Amino acid sequence: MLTTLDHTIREKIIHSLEEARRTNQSVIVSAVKEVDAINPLHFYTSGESLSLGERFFWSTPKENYTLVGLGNELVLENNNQSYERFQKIETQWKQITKTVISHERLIGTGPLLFGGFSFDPLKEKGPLWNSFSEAKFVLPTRMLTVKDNRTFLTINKLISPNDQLEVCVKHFEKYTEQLNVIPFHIDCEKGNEFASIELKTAEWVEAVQQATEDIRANEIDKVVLAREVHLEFTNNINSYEVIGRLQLEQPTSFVFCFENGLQQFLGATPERLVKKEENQVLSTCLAGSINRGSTSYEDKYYGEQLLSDDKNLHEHYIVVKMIKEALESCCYDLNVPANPQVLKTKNIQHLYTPVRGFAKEGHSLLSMVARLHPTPALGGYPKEKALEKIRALEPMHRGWYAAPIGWFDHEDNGEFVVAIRSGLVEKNRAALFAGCGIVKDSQPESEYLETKMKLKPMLSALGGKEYDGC
Ligand SMILES: C=C(O[C@@H]1C=C(C(=O)O)C=C[C@H]1O)C(=O)O
Repeated sequence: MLTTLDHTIREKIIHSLEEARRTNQSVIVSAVKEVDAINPLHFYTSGESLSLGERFFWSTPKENYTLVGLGNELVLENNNQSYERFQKIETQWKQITKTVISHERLIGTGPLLFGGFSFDPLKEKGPLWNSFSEAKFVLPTRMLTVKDNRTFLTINKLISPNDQLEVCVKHFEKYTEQLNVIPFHIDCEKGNEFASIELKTAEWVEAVQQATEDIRANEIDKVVLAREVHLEFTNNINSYEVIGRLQLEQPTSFVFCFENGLQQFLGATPERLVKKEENQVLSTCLAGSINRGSTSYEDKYYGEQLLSDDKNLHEHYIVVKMIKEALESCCYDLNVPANPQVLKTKNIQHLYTPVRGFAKEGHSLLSMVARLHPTPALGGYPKEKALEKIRALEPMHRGWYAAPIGWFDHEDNGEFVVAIRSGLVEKNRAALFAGCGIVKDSQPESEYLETKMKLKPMLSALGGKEYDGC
């Protein structure tokens, strides 16, 4: 059962405790209130004392919408393989939010789950991703939502049949009082030099060569191959500084961070997988890349080149075709523009096609995530064959890289992005990932340069300045 803060919280807790005891099932009580503006990064950092290891950060392009979670009030996770991992999260969440007394509230406030999935549960795990489950979602104890210049605080509590009324009341009092976030200066300019770097280049180039041969032999149409770069910095990496820089430097991307104990998985991705608000659905096809120009003339020229380049258009159309097919069965009035546009991020330009539609009855956001992931922008085409190729050829474990990350609520609103332009950080170490679509005309050298370009946003955010090395 879910409640919001328009009756006194004590009354709601009494009611929820009765409900929990009657049904012998835990109940979520969620209090939402509008508060004075707070810098979301300050809120994130203020969680260091009580919620270190259990924080998340999410902001949409141009910071239109920001969510910051502190503390794990509830964790839903599983290591199921393939589709079951999506379904299981949804089933558990539905079970716990079965009885809902919901009042008018803004989407993105109140009880919601934030988390993600692994790219491929069938690939054997490496040590880097050991503590990441195949699916992990958290209900935050405290959450800040900033939307349309309004700021809301949500406090969640999972009330069990044996809980004591006064303890529950104190939970809400404590976290409301602790809202006094102390503003501080975040030095987004501060540098952090890296002391060592491991590139893993040769194996990757070989894998690309092999993949092109397989494509030319008609085994498969497209496969996306990624590589990883390992860096060791002189100082520990502060996730809030990296988030701050990503927001400054990548205003047209989604900035995300999922803290999992000592590790933070974070990045700035331009790629939305799927968004659902009530029954409106929006997905985006993003594939085909070129660099930014150094003058506006050159930049425009590159953009135009991209729009007429056969190799990139082919790569892109494979993605559009698959997303269209995947959404056709669960959406009506699907709108797929005939031609792509150019989407510019700070370092790269991409071919981009938005796909819009309306969810048919009974098709949930997570069912669409399961259906779409991985699109040929990150896997390849046909899907299963591409996954097999990636397992066989790619010299790394993707973990949560290139997989869906995002949030959803009890009314099935939410948004998932594809976790690219990302890295896994722990103390003074970072592993960064970048890949590109391989088709029959791919050249290993230019694909390698493309991955270099895709590593730039994270490298720059980690080091506070642009590196050219990787
Ligand atoms: C695989 C990545 O990016 C994907 C591949 C692209 C391409 O091959 O052109 C473009 C955007 C993304 O869909 C990455 O950034 O690591």
